[in-house]
Amino acid sequence: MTTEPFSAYFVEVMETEKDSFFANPFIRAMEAGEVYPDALLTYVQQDHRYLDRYLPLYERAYTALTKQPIGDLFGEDPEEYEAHNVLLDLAQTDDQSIQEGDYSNLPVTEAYLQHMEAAIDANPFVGLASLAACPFDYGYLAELMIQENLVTANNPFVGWVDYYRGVDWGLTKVTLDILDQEAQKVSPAIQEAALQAFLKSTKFENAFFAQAMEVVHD
Ligand SMILES: Cc1ncc(CO)c(N)n1
Repeated sequence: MTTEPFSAYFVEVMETEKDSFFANPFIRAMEAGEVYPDALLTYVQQDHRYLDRYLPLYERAYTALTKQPIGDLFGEDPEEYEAHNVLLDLAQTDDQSIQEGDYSNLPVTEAYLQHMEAAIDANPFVGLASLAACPFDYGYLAELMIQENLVTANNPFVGWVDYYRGVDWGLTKVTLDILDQEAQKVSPAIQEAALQAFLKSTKFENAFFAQAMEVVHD
C-alpha cells in the first residue's frame, strides 16, 4: 500500500493528458469563443444519450461498493440540462430534437459507454474508477480554464465552464472518497486495472469532444 490516496493518481493522469485536451478542436473553439452550432448540437445530443446510460451505471457501481442506496447523490440536475442549455442557446436551437431522440449514438459515445459497462461487470471498484473520469475530468478542466484565464467573463462559453467548475465537485468528492477507501481493500493488480480504466475513460472524454467537432468538417 502506498501513502498517497488512490485518487491522487487521477490528478497525475490529468496532468499528463491536459495538453491533449487543450489541443482538441472542440476545446480550442471554446477558448476562442467560436460557436459552431452543428458541433454544439451534436455534443448535446450525444451527451444526453451518454448521461441517460451513465446514471444507472453509476448507481450500479455505487450500490455494489457501498451497499447503500444512491439517494439524492445526483442532485437536482442529473441530466445536466443547465449546462446543455448554455450550448443550445449559443447554437440558437431548442432541445426538441434531443427529447424526440431522432438521432443515433456516435461511435465514441457507444464505445465509451461499453467500456464503463464492461469495467463494472468485471469489478465494481474498476467500474467506479472508469465512471470517475466523467465528473473528475470536467471539474479539473473547467477549473483550469478559469484559473489560467483561458475562458474569461466575456467568453460565450463561460456559463458552461462555470457549471462544471461548481456542480460536479459534489459527485466527484463522493466518488473519490469511496475509491480511496476501497483501494485499501483491493489487490495492487485491481488498483492498476482501475487506474487503466480511468485513463481509458479520460481518453474517451477527449475523443467525445472531438467527435462532435468532426461534424463541422463533414
Ligand atoms: C461525456 C461526458 N463526460 C463528462 C460529463 C460531465 O458530467 C458529461 N456531461 N459528459
